[in-house]
Amino acid sequence: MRNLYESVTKLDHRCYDIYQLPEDILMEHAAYAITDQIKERFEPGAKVLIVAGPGNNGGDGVACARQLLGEYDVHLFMPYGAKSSMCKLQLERFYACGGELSENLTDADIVVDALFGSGLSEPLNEESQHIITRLNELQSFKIACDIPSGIDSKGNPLPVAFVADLTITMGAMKLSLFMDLAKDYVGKVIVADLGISSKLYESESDYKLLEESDLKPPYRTRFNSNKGTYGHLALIAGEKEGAAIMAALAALRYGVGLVTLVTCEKIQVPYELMHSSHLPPKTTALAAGMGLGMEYSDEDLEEFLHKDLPMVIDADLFYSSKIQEIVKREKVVLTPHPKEFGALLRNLNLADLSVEEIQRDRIGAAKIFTKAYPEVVLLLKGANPIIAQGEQFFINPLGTNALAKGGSGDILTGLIGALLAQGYDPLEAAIQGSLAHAIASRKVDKANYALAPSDLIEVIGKL
Ligand SMILES: NC(=O)C1=CN([C@@H]2O[C@H](COP(=O)(O)OP(=O)(O)OC[C@H]3O[C@@H](n4cnc5c(N)ncnc54)[C@H](OP(=O)(O)O)[C@@H]3O)[C@@H](O)[C@H]2O)[C@@H](O)CC1
Ligand SMILES: [K+]
Repeated sequence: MRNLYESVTKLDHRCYDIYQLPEDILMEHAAYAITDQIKERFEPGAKVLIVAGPGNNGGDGVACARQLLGEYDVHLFMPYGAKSSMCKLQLERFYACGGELSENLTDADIVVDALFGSGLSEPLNEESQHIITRLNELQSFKIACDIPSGIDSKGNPLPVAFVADLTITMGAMKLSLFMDLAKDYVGKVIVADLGISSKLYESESDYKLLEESDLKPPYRTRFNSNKGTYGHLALIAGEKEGAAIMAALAALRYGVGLVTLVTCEKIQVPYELMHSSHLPPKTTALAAGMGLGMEYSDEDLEEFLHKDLPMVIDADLFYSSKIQEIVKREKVVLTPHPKEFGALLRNLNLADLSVEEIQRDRIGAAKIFTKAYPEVVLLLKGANPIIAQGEQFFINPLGTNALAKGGSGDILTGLIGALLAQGYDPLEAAIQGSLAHAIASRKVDKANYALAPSDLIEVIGKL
């Protein structure tokens, strides 16, 4: 797990004030992190186009150009000249080392985008949009300095942005790089240390980035155990019972001892699942909402939901008035996608946001809910799901586009339900369920368009 920051300005100031490391030293390290990647990936003589803006992001780019001079074929393009004092100083050094500015954008083996970083303050003008569009058309290896130019502090392209293969972000990971709308722009993201280890540079943060090493599958350690040791998950199956069946199969695969589908009508279920019209007395957790439809009256639901069990709630229940009671309980995980989250916020009279508004500020939208219901765990689905409780936010960047398919969400509900039933705390169940889901999608040995829910369930057994 790594810290994420909305802004690193405070961290930079700690460097100047406490560690006596001036901007110049930080910038030299920032630039060297880019130089280092170029040297690692390309032989001397390769052609490098560096597009540098007028501020300190541009300063990083100009310093990198100077570091490469003499060894690489360097082309430095500065459409707005140098404005910040550090950028001007770097340009003087570049000239002093014999560098010359390029008049035009040119094709190259490597493109470094150092046009705008954290100082992007307004939508890009036409000229900047034109430059970025032109850079995106080049068939080069593309490196973004700190943040792909055009991505704002909430992770939105304004309205276009540089599409990087690699983003080298300075000092620490930024939240904006892991928002859904930034996912198609950042490429691989690595952090550059700025002359000091991340342990000293970083301070505590409420925002965390999940990593593959955070996954802890529910491996069994007790030898003297029976199915009851591993919990009993009940899933409420509704109109579209296939959704609950997929969730149930995923839950069974992820370690829960017993799984029961609770249904109004007798339905055909796979032989490994149990089936009942009532909530089994020894249920240790509940999953409800997926495929529920209109089959149940509020009284029916009351019978299933009245017990104070740990529960994971999905899909149709976000539109039901029942949710107003559920969010007042403890040990609840909600897993809406953005459209359902909009409905949930409206249902709870918290906000009236469109899907676009939620996606443009996912953290802000999640905060509206977590401030009102700080005990409930929210998993806001998306390209990079956000898991939030109270003031803590976790982002899972590991999912792939293979998961964009009907049934994926039901499997996630099943995984979280399985962990709740096995006694995981709701926040840990949501984090671990989301990690297992995302990592499994990477391990399915199929083209990314071909993943079926059954593939995912299969791989979940091999994490
Ligand atoms: N602090 C440190 O210690 C370290 C900082 N580092 C680096 O500094 C970067 C931040 O630098 P920064 O604050 O100078 O901002 P930056 O992104 O260069 O942009 C500002 C310039 O762009 C302009 N501009 C803005 N929007 C615009 C628009 N839409 N269209 C056109 N112009 C626009 C804006 O103009 P102005 O608003 O002033 O008129 C100003 O001239 C950070 O991302 C990292 O790379 C590293 O070296 C590590 C150490
Ligand atoms: K940039």
